[in-house]
Amino acid sequence: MNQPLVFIDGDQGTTGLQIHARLQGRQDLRLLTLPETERKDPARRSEAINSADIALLCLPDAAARDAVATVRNRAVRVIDASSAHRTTPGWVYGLPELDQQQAERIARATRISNPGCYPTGAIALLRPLIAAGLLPTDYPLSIHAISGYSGGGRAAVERHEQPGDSYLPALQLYGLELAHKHVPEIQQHAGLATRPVFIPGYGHYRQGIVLSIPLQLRLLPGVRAEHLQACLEQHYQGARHVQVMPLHQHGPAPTLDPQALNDSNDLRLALFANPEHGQVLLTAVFDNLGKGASGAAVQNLDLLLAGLN
Ligand SMILES: NC(=O)C1=CN([C@@H]2O[C@H](COP(=O)(O)OP(=O)(O)OC[C@H]3O[C@@H](n4cnc5c(N)ncnc54)[C@H](OP(=O)(O)O)[C@@H]3O)[C@@H](O)[C@H]2O)C=CC1
Ligand SMILES: CC(=O)N[C@@H](CCC(=O)OP(=O)(O)O)C(=O)O
Repeated sequence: MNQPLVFIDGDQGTTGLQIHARLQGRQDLRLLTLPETERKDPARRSEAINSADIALLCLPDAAARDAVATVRNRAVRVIDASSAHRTTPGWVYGLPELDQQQAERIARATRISNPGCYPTGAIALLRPLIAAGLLPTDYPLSIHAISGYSGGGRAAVERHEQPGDSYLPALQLYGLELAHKHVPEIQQHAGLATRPVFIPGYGHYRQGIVLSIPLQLRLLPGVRAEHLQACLEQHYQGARHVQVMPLHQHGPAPTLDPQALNDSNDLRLALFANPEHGQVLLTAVFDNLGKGASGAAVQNLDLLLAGLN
């Protein structure tokens, strides 16, 4: 198909703007853009969605559900960046590195749910270890992550970037009800039988996530840090957007900068171990707006386009 038509619903939001920027100058597709006066008009949006080959939804969950309900044209393929469909049967989870077949499943799918930013890091670390039997599905996991404030969308960006001197903390933990909307997604796609504890936080910087998951080796009989490392290295061998750093278990460890991969579509996994104490820390660094949202959406779009041509 020559130059498929792509519509970004929500193209003035944090995720939509970044997808737009990433697609600028592409000759292999055409972008359909609604004027400012029409971008929230349900009838015009529905028309645009139904005329597109691929619709990218960069909307709040409720608006994304409404948008999907307006699809009449069965040929339209949808990539939803919201969390509305991440555990919905019939939707393909848009993490191509999930397993050997996932990129192929995405390329053939009509409904793709882009992963959440935090789940991207957690699932990338946990899924291969659980699939290999190195981590039991009922391991009592805690997942901790700090994101730049753009994770909170346009409203959070405006709050953090408003001129003046209103107080904003350098770091704030939230989701302390222990009921964050990303937990079911992490549990399902990581393959966990037991609900993990998930503690997110926002830092007073724009974008970039550092996520960490501690493990106690005494709860994993026969497993050493080297086994976990080898498993991740093998799983991500040849993956273009995932780097597995060398295992660190002796001497002073480097620090992790959540902003290290900003503006890329890359995900960096690193394991830190202390053999004396029998402890391991699984870590992931990535851009919440890159591999955590817009970069991932463009990666999935490219898989669809490759399937169309
Ligand atoms: N920010 C992040 O790090 C990530 C976000 N996501 C998900 O992507 C989705 C978009 O998030 P994000 O870009 O951060 O959010 P933003 O709030 O920055 O953007 C949402 C956009 O949708 C528009 N919008 C809201 N309601 C409607 C509607 N009824 N019809 C048409 N347009 C509408 C908004 O317009 P207006 O501002 O004028 O209301 C805005 O342009 C969310 O579901 C979020 O969970 C996923 C991964 C990471
Ligand atoms: C808006 C929102 O819920 N932001 C999430 C973080 C960003 C993100 O993970 O976005 P998704 O939820 O789409 O994955 C939060 O506040 O925890």
